[in-house]
Amino acid sequence: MIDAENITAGYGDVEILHGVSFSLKDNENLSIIGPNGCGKTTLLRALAGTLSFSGDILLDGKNVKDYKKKALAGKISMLSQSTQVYFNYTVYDTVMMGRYIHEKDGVFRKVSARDKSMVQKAMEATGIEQIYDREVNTLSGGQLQRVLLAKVIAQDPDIILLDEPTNHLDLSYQVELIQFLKKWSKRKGKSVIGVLHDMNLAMMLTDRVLLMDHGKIEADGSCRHIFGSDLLNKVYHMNVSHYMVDSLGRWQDIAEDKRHQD
Ligand SMILES: Nc1ncnc2c1ncn2[C@@H]1O[C@H](COP(=O)(O)OP(=O)(O)OP(=O)(O)O)[C@@H](O)[C@H]1O
Repeated sequence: MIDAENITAGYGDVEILHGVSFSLKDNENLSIIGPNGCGKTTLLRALAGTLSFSGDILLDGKNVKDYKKKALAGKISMLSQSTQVYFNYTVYDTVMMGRYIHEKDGVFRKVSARDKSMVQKAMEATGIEQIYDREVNTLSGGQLQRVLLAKVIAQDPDIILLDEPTNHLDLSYQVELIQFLKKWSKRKGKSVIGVLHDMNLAMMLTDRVLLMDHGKIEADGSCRHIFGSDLLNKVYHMNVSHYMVDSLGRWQDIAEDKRHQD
């Protein structure tokens, strides 16, 4: 369970998040949407403990600032937008790195049967078992995203933070990925918080959405409520609902962008 209370964070002297608060129950998923630069990634970084902030973030009742690094990594893990890697391990070894946080006494513990099984399952789930021996810096952007996702899944955290996980992924795999994560979280009783620009994918992941704007939460509620209101138009400065696909997959009439009308 997450309880985030009055989170303020930024870079240097520039404040990006201005007092963000929200809660997430166990087994609940959350989509975060909002315009470029509104602070979605910054919020994920604060949650993951990689960016300092003021305010409180409680994970299962304990402040993230009081977790040891490894213990926090067992609770929450982030799959970032970046598909750059600064090392050249094989796919298998990269996914295995997700298991290192479960070591007790240091880096060179023997790999257990459970580690191997978790890595194998994560590679199968993400469809990368055929390329297990490839070096990661020879992979395409989409393949690399799958490998990094497999690493996070092998890590088996309680909460996965996905920062636009669909970058570099083709359409069928985007849908497959979100459906996989939804099943994964339900089956394992875990949570996924996904920053998703595509509102259809946001709806596919969960019914609850956090709409951010200018470092604040503009709305926190059901997709039906938020997508059916004028809030999106206000935040994105355009007639968003006219660009959305309806439940039968038909495109709505495309209306003039309000910015061009003005
Ligand atoms: N490392 C950094 N140093 C300085 N400023 C940063 C840094 N990372 C992000 N910012 C700035 O913080 C603001 C919020 O960025 P953030 O990445 O959180 O937005 P976002 O909502 O995730 O955007 P996007 O949808 O484009 O990914 C932006 O103005 C960005 O330029």
